[in-house]
Amino acid sequence: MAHQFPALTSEQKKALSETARRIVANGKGILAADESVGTMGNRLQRIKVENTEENRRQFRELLFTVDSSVSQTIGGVILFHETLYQKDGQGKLFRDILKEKGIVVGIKLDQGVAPLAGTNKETTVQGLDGLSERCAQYKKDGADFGKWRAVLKIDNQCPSHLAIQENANTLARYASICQQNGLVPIVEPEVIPDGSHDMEHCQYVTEKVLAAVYKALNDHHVYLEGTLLKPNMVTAGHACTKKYAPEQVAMATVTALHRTVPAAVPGICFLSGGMSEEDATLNLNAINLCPLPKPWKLSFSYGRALQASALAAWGGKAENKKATQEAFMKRALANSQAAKGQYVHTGSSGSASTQSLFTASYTY
Ligand SMILES: O=P(O)(O)OC[C@@]1(O)O[C@H](CO)[C@@H](O)[C@@H]1O
Repeated sequence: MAHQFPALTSEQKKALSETARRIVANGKGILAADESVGTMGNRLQRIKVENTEENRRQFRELLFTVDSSVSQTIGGVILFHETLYQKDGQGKLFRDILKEKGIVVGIKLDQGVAPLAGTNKETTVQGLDGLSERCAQYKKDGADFGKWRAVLKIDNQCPSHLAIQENANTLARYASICQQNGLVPIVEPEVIPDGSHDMEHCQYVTEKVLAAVYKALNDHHVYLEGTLLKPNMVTAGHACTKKYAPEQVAMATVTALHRTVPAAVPGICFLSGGMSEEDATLNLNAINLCPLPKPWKLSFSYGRALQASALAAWGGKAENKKATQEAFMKRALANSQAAKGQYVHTGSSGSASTQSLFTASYTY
């Protein structure tokens, strides 16, 4: 069956696949600094800093103005709408600061979740209305990739067939709209770690979810070479009493990906999902050392696991600039090494890096 109505020109495909590859080249990953105002409020509350636009701007200025050597470890930064238009203390747009470092600018495109009636509190994602116009504007304003996070949970009757299908289809529709507007879509179907299920159950569910996502992406004629996947690692639920070593997490995760994600996808950038900074790095390292075929780059798109020690070091005080930036650079370098399977745990991690960053029902 020939494809009579091509979705993208060869020039559009080339640009999308080059951007996707650039983001994950040579052990680079993504800094997910796209927390919505509410989510950022939770982060700031932990360090007793008020959730004002200026405080959010100040913290992000510290992350984006680190030494330009950061571009050897970070290939892309995801921004929230507000941040795309914010400037540093000298009046320079954050997005220009990032681009000058050779970092690709991304934008959060989903608008949070809404309930799926008749399910056990499952959700779909909002934001498709007007998405094409928003993508076109963001592209003009310097963004080259987008992010859309769907949330699936493991619980009694969950994830339901409806939640899996609805979220897969919505992710595919978003991905198609992104590509039509020249943005590489990051496809994020997160199976959240709430619950007491074991790792094997998480693997079963993750495989079902990813299989549905790739069927939907194919149905929507999404060009896989111009996409990135942002999945959860396969782990036990947060309340599971059985503990698993990074090598076990790695084997379960790569097995699930190997069974469901086409080799055409250039990169898989994991979310950190409430793991401590150190666990997120150790697991990523083990994933890259896993002795199974790995046709994609396996890297990171961490929010909490790249920012927790930096936030703790900052504490809302300008005089902590150096410590904040050092803490961030340390995690960026560790994760970049892990993305190449070269991270060596020295045992000298600060206390913030080993603390669990789990938040119950982390839906938005
Ligand atoms: O799980 P993490 O690594 O902290 O964050 C993953 C993430 O998708 O979830 C957050 C909430 O939408 C985003 O800020 C971030 O991009």
